[in-house]
Amino acid sequence: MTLRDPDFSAAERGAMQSAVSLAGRGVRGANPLVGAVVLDERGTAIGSGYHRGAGTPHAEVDALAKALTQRADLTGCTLICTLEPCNHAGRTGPCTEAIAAAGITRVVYAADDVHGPAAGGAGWLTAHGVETVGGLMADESHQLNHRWREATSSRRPFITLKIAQTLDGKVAAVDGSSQWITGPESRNDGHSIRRRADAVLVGTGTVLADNPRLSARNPDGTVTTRQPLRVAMGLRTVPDDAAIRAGHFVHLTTRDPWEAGRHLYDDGVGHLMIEGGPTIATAFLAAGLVDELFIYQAPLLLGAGTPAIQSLGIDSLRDASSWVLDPYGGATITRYGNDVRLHLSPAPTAPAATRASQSSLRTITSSKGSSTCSQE
Ligand SMILES: Nc1nc(O)c(N)c(N[C@@H]2O[C@H](COP(=O)(O)O)[C@@H](O)[C@H]2O)n1
Repeated sequence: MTLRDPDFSAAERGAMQSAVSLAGRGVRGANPLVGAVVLDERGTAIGSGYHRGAGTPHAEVDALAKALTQRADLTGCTLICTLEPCNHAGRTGPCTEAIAAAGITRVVYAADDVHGPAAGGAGWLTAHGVETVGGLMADESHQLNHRWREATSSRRPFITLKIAQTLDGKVAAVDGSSQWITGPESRNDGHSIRRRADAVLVGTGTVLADNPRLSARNPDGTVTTRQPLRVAMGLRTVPDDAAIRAGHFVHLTTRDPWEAGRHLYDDGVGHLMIEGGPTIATAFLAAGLVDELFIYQAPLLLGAGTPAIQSLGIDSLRDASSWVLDPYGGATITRYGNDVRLHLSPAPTAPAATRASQSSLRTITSSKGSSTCSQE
């Protein structure tokens, strides 16, 4: 649908402000942050909601459910939402059909959806008699989801990097010991990210050094029902008895983060969590592919040891990789036991990621056999 610049009522503008701040209460990942508010004929909010992460109800459906507890028929009501209502059955059903079924008369949304399969909701609603206009606070909605939009437009997963380090930025001591730098509270929180990710990735060096399981576990140590795909990336062989093979596992025999991201996205991975080590973390950072960064800072000093990040090819402070504390999609600064977690996003002014080099054709192998990943 072509966006126009219609007049919006004061109630609609106020409700969109609320929807934007509600959106920030969600979590970042495969899906964008989205908020929604239902207004009645007088412009009074009778229901509001937000999206709580992939697989949970979309913001519009959450807000409709609340409004439908107030009255059975929403004819005459307006739905305000920060993203164009989705028009597809993904992990949940189409918002468009839920909106029409509830009787909503008018929809005001902020930004178009850039995810092809889900887009087109505005056109569908208009064709089904629901007055639908977009563009109200589109900039704010874009800012909320600028990395998700970039990832989705590039057909790669939204990427979360987790680093657990000492005060002086080390992830292992000189003798290689690294378990545990952070405490159990931090590690439990790390599992909450694994639980919502579609895949968890480490380098083959980490597989050989630490033999991680990469399973998502509850605080009591039991494994959760939904498990992420476990991914080893790199050219070294993954031993037959490696713990990572215990679940749904894939070995990406490449060192190119873009190639890995594209392959995983095509296999349905919308949210990728990277757990290291330093070579992999550095490769994704250098490629500009980290959308969200969690740093767990333990109150330890090592002086010497393995740095969390290797050279990024930056020689001057003015070229430093710049990050901002993220006030949306989870707490900005949180204490976990004796540790502190920082939640960061790339500074919005950072240059867009560019593909550094074209990679050659490589073979992608998995525990279920091997397949060829063709070059773009
Ligand atoms: N309009 C809208 N509201 C939300 O609350 C959303 N989370 C989305 N997400 C869009 O739908 C896609 C995911 O759909 P499923 O959750 O898998 O059903 C996502 O890629 C966005 O395009 N949209």
